[in-house]
Amino acid sequence: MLLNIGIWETLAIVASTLISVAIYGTVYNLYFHPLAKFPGPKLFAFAEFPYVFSILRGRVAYTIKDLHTQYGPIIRMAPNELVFSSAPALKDVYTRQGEKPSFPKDPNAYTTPPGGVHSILTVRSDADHSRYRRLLAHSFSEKSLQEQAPLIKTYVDLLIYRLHSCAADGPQNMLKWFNYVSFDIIGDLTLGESFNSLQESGYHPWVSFLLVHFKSSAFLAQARKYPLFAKLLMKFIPKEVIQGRIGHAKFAKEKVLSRMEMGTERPDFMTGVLKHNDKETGITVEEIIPTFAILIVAGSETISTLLSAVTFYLLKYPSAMKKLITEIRTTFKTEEEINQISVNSLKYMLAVLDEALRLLPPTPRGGPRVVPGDGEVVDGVWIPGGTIVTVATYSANRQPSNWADPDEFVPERWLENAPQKYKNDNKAAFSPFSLGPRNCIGRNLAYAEMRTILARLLWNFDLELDERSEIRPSHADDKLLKVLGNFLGLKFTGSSTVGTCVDLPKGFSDNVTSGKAKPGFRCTTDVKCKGTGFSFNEKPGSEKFPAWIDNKSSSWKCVAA
Ligand code: HEM
Repeated sequence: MLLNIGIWETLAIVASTLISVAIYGTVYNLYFHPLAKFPGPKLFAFAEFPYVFSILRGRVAYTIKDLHTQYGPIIRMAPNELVFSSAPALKDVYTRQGEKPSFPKDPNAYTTPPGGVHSILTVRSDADHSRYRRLLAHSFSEKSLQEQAPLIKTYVDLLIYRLHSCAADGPQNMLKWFNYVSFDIIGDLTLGESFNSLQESGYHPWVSFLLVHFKSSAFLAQARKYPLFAKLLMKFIPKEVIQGRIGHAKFAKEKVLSRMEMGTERPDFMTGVLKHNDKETGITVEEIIPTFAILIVAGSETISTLLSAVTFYLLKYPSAMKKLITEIRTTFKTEEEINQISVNSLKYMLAVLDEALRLLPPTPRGGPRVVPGDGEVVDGVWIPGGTIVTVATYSANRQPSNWADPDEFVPERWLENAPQKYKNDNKAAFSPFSLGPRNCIGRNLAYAEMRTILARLLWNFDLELDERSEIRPSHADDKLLKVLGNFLGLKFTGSSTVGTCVDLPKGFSDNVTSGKAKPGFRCTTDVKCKGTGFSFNEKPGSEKFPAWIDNKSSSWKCVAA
């Protein structure tokens, strides 16, 4: 009987079945789905694509914030997805509550890395995650942080030196400079070598890959939501996005393996891992590779985004800038005094950074999790098992229910003697580094880097905002800021030489002759460079002796003329 049906009848049956399924799905999602009672725009409740579209456009943080303001602290962003903005939700979703199971990461959002082995960020089970985290914790201890300080200083010195040399060239894109320094630091800490971005004033090809890689992760996460159409959707993913993802994985593997061969002499992340790894309880080489690849992504662009944000806000709020500059320039007598430990005494600086993290958190969307088992209570409401739940960082940080003047930059709210108006701010709603066992392992390192870079920047320069500057929630480029190259004569030049004299790095002496170095630069003897190393390309024969060289970094080059 079936065999007698013609092509048109078959098509009609298929079409009417599809339409019925679509109507049924729409009606079910809107009226009978277990999440039907939660508020939000109908369009978002009936299908995934409006949320997906918003994510791919990079607008999702704004959209969620606006929807929370309109509908309240819980919104339905997709048929099976809720997004929260309250402090209790943060605790419920991200921290482990006694014997209760934790909320696992949403596998669609945390895609398996290209090599097929999980990194610390994507690994599914709590037991496996603890294995990764325990081992990696050695590289992020207070002791390791202190050991890493000279290496970090090398790059901050270089950043300042480079900014001085280009300050007279007109407006600088500060996001780029912050990317250069943060990628150079993370390259050295993770792979044992710098990306040389500061020296070359440009991105290493791999860093360009990485910037594309962020997009590829977003695309893939969304394509996975439609398993039936995944292959078709992949065709819409730009070629460079796929290539970026593959390039990232390949380069990471090569570099991580060659760093492993260097052993345990360098004060970087790998030393901690190699020293403490154990066959039974540790992690395999296959697991180290994607984890170190993630460290590069997680520990670079986050910092540069925040530094860009804080610079922008300080320039938009001159009274805050003035207070911070005064704090920095009166706490320290010389630039040499500014280091990873001494910057901890800058109370207003910490308030400024936290306020920038509130207004422009580098991971604005928050991490999606799955409600375990039959269901759990989140923010006082029963949520069925299998629902995807997220606390949106950017939105939580800007809700009037959590903060007074939520969109204003008010560092004072973080001070002990905060003005009365801000005393009721709900600081428990603030979690730019997330909470619980899967929170940011690099939090202390991030604060150390951001404090040191900002203190050194504002010690050396007065800044002015370029009229083309604009800011977007994250992963933005083109935040153009002017760096005015004021040497702050009083503190940076003068008759006394700043800093202690140390030995020249081996090899450098081949390229220098005795001469007179300018004040402000440290050296064994007075020296004059006759080489054409990076810094001297611009000013051959310059008497300036870059301060960063005395840190004995292996990453600088000084080539004979
Ligand atoms: C301002 C700077 C930073 C911010 C705002 C930030 C924020 C975050 C957030 C929100 C998470 C949780 C992600 C999730 O649940 O999906 C996270 C995780 C992580 N971050 Fe950071 N991060 C920063 C800097 C760093 C640095 C400097 C490093 C290391 C060099 C780092 C390494 C990591 C790692 C490895 C994880 C995964 C931890 C785990 O799953 O156990 N982050 N970060």
